[in-house]
Amino acid sequence: MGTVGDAEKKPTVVFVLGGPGSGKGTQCANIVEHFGYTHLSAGDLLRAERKSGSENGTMIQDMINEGKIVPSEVTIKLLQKAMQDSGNDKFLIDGFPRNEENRAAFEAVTKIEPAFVLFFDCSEEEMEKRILNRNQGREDDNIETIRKRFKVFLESSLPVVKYYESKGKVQKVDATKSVDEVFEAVKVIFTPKDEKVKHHGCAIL
Ligand SMILES: Nc1ncnc2c1ncn2[C@@H]1O[C@H](COP(=O)(O)OP(=O)(O)O)[C@@H](O)[C@H]1O
Ligand SMILES: Nc1ccn([C@@H]2O[C@H](COP(=O)(O)OP(=O)(O)O)[C@@H](O)[C@H]2O)c(=O)n1
Ligand SMILES: [Mg+2]
Repeated sequence: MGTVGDAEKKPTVVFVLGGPGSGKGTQCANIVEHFGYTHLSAGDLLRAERKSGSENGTMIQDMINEGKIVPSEVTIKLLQKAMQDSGNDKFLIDGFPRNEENRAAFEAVTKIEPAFVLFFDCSEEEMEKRILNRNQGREDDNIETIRKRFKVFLESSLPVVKYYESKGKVQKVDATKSVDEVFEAVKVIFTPKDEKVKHHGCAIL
């Protein structure tokens, strides 16, 4: 791949994190439309793998219904395949890494460091309301499983956000606002700096 002297370029990866129902999928769809990324939702890939009748199907279903995190090996394989199949080199990886094992394994296997982490900060009360109104027929969108997912988020996923915070890589957005307001904040993060200057017409020379 690539021409002589053109070291193989690693893809750009943005991890999109936030609690269940914080609006990750919704905002990723907006980002894809405006910024040319490919959206890969780890949860969607796992649900598709389960439906495909894979040998891991039952395990995946059991984990999802308990709000537990599927072993990294399975999820990373699905992500790698989706990245290869996409033909793109810019990815929003939504809902991954969800724990330290996800994070360390992805880095070890792919050697990819995220460009940054987009973190949707939302209250539990708001997330619960949104999930209960989601109506996507998801078996894990019931109050009992939602509570388990919140617990896993606090105990296992937030430490990953903290890890990236310590590396100065987290872009936090207030996700309790409306879809449009959240996207306004997201747009600022994805718009290249020189274009921001152009739009505001206030370059400091
Ligand atoms: N900012 C928002 N305000 C109100 N509802 C929202 C907002 N963002 C998303 N939703 C709705 O909340 C539910 C969960 O959003 P989703 O994007 O699936 O979140 P996640 O992928 O983080 O679980 C969906 O029904 C979605 O339409
Ligand atoms: N990295 C991941 C992402 C999701 N999952 C599983 O998939 C479920 C649903 O994830 P999701 O990202 O679609 O859920 P939301 O945050 O969108 O509500 C999680 O509760 C986990 O059981 C996982 O095991 N590992
Ligand atoms: Mg989602």
